[in-house]
Amino acid sequence: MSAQREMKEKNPWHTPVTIIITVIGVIAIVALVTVAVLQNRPFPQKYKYGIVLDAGSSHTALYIYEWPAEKDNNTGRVEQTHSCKILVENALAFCPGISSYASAPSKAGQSLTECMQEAVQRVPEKRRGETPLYLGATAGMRLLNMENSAASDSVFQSVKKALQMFPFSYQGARILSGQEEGAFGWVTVNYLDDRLKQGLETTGALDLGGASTQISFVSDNYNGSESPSNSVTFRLYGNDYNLYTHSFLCYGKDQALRMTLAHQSQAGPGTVLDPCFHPGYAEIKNYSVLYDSPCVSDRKPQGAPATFNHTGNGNFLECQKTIKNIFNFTDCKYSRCSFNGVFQPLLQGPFGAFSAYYFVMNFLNLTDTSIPLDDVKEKLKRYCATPWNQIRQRHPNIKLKYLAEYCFSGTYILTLLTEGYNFTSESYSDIKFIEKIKGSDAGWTLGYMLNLTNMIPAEAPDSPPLPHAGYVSIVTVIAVLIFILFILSLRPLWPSCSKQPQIV
Ligand SMILES: O=c1[nH]cnc2c1ncn2[C@@H]1O[C@H](COP(=O)(O)OP(=O)(O)O)[C@@H](O)[C@H]1O
Ligand SMILES: [Ca+2]
Repeated sequence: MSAQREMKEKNPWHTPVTIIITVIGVIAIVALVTVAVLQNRPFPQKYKYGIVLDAGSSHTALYIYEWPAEKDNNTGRVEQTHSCKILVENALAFCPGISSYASAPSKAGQSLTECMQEAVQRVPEKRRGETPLYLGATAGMRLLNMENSAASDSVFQSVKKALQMFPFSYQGARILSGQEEGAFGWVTVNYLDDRLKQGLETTGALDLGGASTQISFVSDNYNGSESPSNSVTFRLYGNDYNLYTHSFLCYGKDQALRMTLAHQSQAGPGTVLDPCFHPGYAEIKNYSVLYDSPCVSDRKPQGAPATFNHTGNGNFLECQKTIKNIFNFTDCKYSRCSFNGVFQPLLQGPFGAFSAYYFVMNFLNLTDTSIPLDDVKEKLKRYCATPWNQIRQRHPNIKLKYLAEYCFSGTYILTLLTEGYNFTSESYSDIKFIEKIKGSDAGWTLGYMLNLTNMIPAEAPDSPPLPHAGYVSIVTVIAVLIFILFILSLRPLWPSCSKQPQIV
């Protein structure tokens, strides 16, 4: 019995202090590991939302964006989760833009109801009140405002009244300037490509609408002084950008078609034989409709009847010649110009071309810009020369208005890019025709919302040197090591084999 007592006294493992230290050590390690596991357990993500209505000249579309609630300030995190195109009741065609409601403004607001109701369903109830809602109108409303500002005001009244009925945080409806439209399109493309936060070389933005078209890019040899009205400066994530941007009002594809047709109709009343439409195409059109736009400076030909015969003869080269008439290449008071006396610095790619650029080139199977420009022209030449009835048979499900205009639109795009903006056979391959980037539509809406919600900081956000999980793991490992060292430091007190008492 006395030997056993002696053994207990000599073996430090059996001293109460050692036992307490060991138990506390084990509890501490278990607690640390538990904290590490709990902290890093995936938890249900909470999102915030933002809604932007793009009131374009040809139609209105609604976009819903979402981002993780706790990371408002990080790039690459805002994504488009839903889009809704405003449709005409019981028709498959897209509804015209809000500017077409000039004579019945109350209907402009009503037309938004369906998409807005969809948005209510898409945004969780408890987030609705804090979800910002913006409406931005572009060139269609710019033209209406120039032509009839009272009508434009009534359309906005109607739209505002309708939007305020919904349970979102309404932030206003307004006309964007051409400069804003171009610059925000550029922000969208570069934000979605993660180029801003990383300070990478940026992508230029080419946006083709129905009533205006925008070109925006950063050029190393441009500091903004030559034509200040074309310059927009941004400081984003600690980087300075000096952006060149220009919006050509009336050079969207619908107004460009109107100008081209008006120019051709000047040749004489009656019939327009149009090289930009397929052979066999024939429609009776109204002069008053054709000339009903501030973009068309020509007047109805003297002594002409109310209507004219619009017929096609499908000739790409002739079409290109006709289109060139709507550009002025002669006057330029700057070191270099695109057209109509507008300054443009040396092109610097790459470029993303979206909206109607994409719709048209995608339909024509011409989005691959690695195909030499001459081959692209050759394909378009063949397409334009194809008889109208064959085109209709091949594409029974495409809206006839679009189908009839693809030859013109394709030719206009190539003319605008090469003659207007001075893209060459080499630099043509710097262009990418894009619809979406990582699931979000390319366009001005996302950039507009990011700007108005201050979601892109001017300075790069400070981030901790280690991510949270790494921090917890390192703390745990260090704690375990300290504990082991402590145990080892008790080693001199450990019982040695030679001193093992003999139990008799
Ligand atoms: O599927 C399509 N095929 C051809 N063109 C399209 C398609 N969807 C939209 N578009 C065209 O894209 C253009 C969009 O312009 P938008 O309405 O944004 O005008 P804006 O930007 O000048 O105000 C219009 O010319 C419209 O006809
Ligand atoms: Ca547009």
